[in-house]
Amino acid sequence: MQNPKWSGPIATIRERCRKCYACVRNCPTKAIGVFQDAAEVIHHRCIGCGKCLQVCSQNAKVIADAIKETEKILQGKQPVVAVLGCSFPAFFYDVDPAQMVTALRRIGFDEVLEGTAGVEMIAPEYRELINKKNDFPLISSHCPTVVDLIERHHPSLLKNLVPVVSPMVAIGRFIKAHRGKEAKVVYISSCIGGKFEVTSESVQGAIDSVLTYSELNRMLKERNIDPHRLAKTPFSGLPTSTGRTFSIFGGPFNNFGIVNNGLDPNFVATVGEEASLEVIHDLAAGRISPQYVDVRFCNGGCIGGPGRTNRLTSFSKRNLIINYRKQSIPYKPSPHYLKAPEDLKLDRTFNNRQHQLERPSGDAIRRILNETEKFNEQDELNCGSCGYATCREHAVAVYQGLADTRMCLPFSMNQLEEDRTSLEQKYDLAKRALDQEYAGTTIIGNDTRTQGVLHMIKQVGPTPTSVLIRGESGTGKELTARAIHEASLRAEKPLVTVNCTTLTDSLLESELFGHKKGSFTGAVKDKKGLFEAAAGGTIFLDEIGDITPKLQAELLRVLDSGEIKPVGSNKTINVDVRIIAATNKALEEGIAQGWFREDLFYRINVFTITLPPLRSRLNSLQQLVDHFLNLAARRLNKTIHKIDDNARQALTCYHWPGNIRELQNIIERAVVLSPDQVIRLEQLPVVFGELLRKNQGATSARDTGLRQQRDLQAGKIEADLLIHFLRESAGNVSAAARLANIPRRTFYRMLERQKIDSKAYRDKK
Ligand SMILES: Nc1ncnc2c1ncn2[C@@H]1O[C@H](COP(=O)(O)OP(=O)(O)OP(=O)(O)O)[C@@H](O)[C@H]1O
Repeated sequence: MQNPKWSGPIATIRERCRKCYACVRNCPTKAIGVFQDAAEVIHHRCIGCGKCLQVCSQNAKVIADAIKETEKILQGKQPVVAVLGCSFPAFFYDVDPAQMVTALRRIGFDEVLEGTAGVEMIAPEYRELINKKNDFPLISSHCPTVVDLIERHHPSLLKNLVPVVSPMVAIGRFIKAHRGKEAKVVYISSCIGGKFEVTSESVQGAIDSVLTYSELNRMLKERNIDPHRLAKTPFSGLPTSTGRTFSIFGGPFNNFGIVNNGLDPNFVATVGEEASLEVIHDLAAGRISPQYVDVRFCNGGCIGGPGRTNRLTSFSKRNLIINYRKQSIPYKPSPHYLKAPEDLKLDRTFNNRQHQLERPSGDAIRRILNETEKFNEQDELNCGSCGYATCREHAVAVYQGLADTRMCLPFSMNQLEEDRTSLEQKYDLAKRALDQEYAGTTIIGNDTRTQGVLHMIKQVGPTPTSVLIRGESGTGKELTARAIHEASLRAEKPLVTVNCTTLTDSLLESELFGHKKGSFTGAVKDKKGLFEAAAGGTIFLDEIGDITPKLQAELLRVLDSGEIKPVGSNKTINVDVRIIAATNKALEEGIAQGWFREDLFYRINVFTITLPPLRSRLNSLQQLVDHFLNLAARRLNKTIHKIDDNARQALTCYHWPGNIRELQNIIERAVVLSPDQVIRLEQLPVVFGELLRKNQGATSARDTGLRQQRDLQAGKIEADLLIHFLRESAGNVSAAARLANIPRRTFYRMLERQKIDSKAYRDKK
């Protein structure tokens, strides 16, 4: 087991906590704090109801193990007495009680008593106090969780608690009164509240260790003791009767002599968390004032304790207890229990253990709500995902150090989204920077159109004029923007690139112009915009055709005034920035259709450079191929000497629609795939091989005689068929040969003859 952190009987294994906050949500006294990302029990608020143990799917909450301490007691010289709690027949129902006695004796206990005897000891005290008719309601104190609830959270009801010990403490005191203080008592039940109870000063010393039924089972297992196979041994205490039904609903009334058909408001009995909390709240508020209230926190009474071993329903457990009542159980009381002790005291006191946490002021709550992006009532979703019923309760818990702002799911999701967007932006910038580092700003191309572009860059570069770069995707718009910046007098200052398509309208506005803290959801601090970051340099607005009319108006204002206004601020800031914009959209159509402002268009369209698509500069293809080959080799740290003639020729057979990045990517892929220092046809996508073959076929048909033409066509048909079979068998040569109905070796030979690489067809079926 990983490190449980013990501060009380329930501990947390921090490593297992997955931050679902089920324990925070379900803890009736909000005794769970989230510290450094793990939900832990705050002992001084905990009432030991065990709810957190039940709801934690990761078993991150564990009960303090009493096995070690019990083993230590058993190894000592003193006699050790085991007491089986009143609910045991509902948990060990398939074992004869007398066999359980033998099993416990095998473990090393000297005597085994029934906890029921404790009930019968306290019953007369309860009867007397209840019949006294006090002028305030009496609240039962036999459930340790209820005592803790009152001591830690409702101290105004301390005086109402019946000042009598629980059956567990009563029998502990009884045993010690008869056997001497040195005797040790181990109490076994499904109640983990008992583990808390024994540490309380006013009952200390009665019980030396509290085991749960699960722990007892583990001890039996470790010793290979199977109670079913054992002989029967009688209990050593005094025979019991009425106390046997104490653990179920109605049991205490029966024992305390209260007869109530449910209609007498003077006597109230409840079991279960919800009813217990309700009745305590009503009593604390003075809404009800019965004569006696019997409260037990667990569902169904003591048979519903969290330290249980089986999953029977409360009803079937109730039945088992009722049947046990009538069962004849063997007793052979030890002689020391037959004499009445003189000093058996069953009274106890209660203490105020409330730790008042400071309540935050309204301002402090608002501040915390703002931190989690709640600026008005609509923002307070009260979704409960943090474990608190309302956002305000969560804010109070944050103030009191019990909770963390990150527990708010909508806030955390927003933060993540913001971080993702900002990381994407950073990644984009870093990638572009990397690309620049490798690509430089060299614009390659000896064709007339590229030369024309270079000439324009040279002319406009050194001027302050705004430039609009137009062209299809991947035709070098950004490259051109960099070249203009480098040819300008601002080359030493930053060039800031903004991809207008990746950001939402409001984010783009704040990215460009910055924002003030609190100006919108997520603006947790002041932020400088990209315009300020580009001060003295150039800002490149890529895909300007994608910005909304609102931002177009803002941009126009900046271009006209040279001033920016951060979102949420009423002050303007002067910026000296040159604007270069790019688009692959027909902005004129945008003006006609109303999605692009005409005035902005004319403001940015002072000087336009239109980039030709690759198909219009095929004269520069080989030059670009060499350039990209060098870049890729450098980037991938590979030595590539050349691209062979077949591959080079195949590249010219493609129609290259427009995007230069397509060529660049194909070359980079080939460099990755190349096993040696040469790029061959096999390293190009399959289509290039086919194009080359078609092209060569056409050329051959023109240049050769009939016989050669026939051979060429036959070869082409053979190649097409081989490719067909390879495709059908996803590149698996044996399967392709089978499909073609020829031997595998022959298929291989044909592939070799046709220079076809079977690997290229893998998974391309
Ligand atoms: N003439 C050229 N010489 C060298 N490299 C070029 C040339 N044109 C484009 N490239 C390269 O092609 C790739 C795409 O260019 P760039 O990113 O500038 O195009 P773009 O038009 O801005 O693309 P998009 O429309 O997708 O934003 C880059 O790696 C760039 O270096």
